[in-house]
Amino acid sequence: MDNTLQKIGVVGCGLMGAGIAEVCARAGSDVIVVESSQERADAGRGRLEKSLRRAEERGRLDSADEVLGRIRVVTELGDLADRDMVVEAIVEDEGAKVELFKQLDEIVTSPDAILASNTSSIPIMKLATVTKRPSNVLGVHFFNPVPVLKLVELVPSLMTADDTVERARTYVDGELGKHAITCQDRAGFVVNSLLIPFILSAIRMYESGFATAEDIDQGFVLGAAHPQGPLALADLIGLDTTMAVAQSLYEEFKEPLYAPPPLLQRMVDAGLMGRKSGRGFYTYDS
Ligand SMILES: C[C@H](O)CC(=O)SCCNC(=O)CCNC(=O)[C@H](O)C(C)(C)COP(=O)(O)OP(=O)(O)OC[C@H]1O[C@@H](n2cnc3c(N)ncnc32)[C@H](O)[C@@H]1OP(=O)(O)O
Repeated sequence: MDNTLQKIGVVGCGLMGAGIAEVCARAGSDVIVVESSQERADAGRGRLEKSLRRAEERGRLDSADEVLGRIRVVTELGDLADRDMVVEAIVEDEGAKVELFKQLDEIVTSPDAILASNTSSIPIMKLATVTKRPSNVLGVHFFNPVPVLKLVELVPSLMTADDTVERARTYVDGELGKHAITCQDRAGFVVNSLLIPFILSAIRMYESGFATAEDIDQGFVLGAAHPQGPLALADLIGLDTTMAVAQSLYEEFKEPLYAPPPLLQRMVDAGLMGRKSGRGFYTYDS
């Protein structure tokens, strides 16, 4: 069996999908990204171009065009047939991911191909068991902004083959130059299990009128050397995603510390998603 992963597929070209496609293409992989409509594909392509041009302007990349030449953004899942690994990065919705994994299992032809999910909270087992190749399914969880943050969580389910984990680790550490850690298939994995209760506590503190958003965030930037405070970070992650991860954690463990506070729910209901919608705990220009 050829163990190298060269042809990569990414499903979803939002915040995370575009970042994953970017780092894979910058590492030299041939990348196909699938979006659900032409409009979304155009927006995803624009996101990729903006990020790569910025990297080129800042001298961190020789040629944005060369990297863009390795990425195709398409609207047909069928175009992923010849991929060595497909990373799913669609909306954090279990039903949608399950449906996608059923389809990917039919489409991706190589029996050795890896089907990976960038989910941050949905059990990998639920995605693995709808395929005929559960030993080739695992979680490969990147962090936002993907081009900046080094960590990738590798999450095998009870059915994942050791060889699948090692092939993914070789790609993540060796090709992408990131750092993989491994953990069990439990909602939240390592980082979100710790980060989400922290963010939710900050939202409760703000909601109670205990301190302003600015002061809560400054407390962590200046008092604990975090690059940004918990409310600014929630805006970066997206309040809808923060909410979805909190709900998954709460469903899994039934611990009150994971229960989304009412303010978060109200903000999501109002369409205040953070950076990507222009307003969350702060307002943003574009
Ligand atoms: C919920 C999910 O499941 C899991 C998650 O993703 S949890 C979220 C994890 N993410 C974090 O914790 C992020 C914490 N925050 C940070 O690391 C930093 O605040 C930050 C990198 C987002 C921004 O850094 P900051 O210094 O405030 O801003 P900025 O000056 O714009 O950026 C600094 C450098 O970061 C890089 N950068 C920032 N955003 C970037 C992006 N979207 N794409 C590429 N590079 C970016 C650039 O290299 C930039 O340098 P440049 O000015 O030369 O271009």
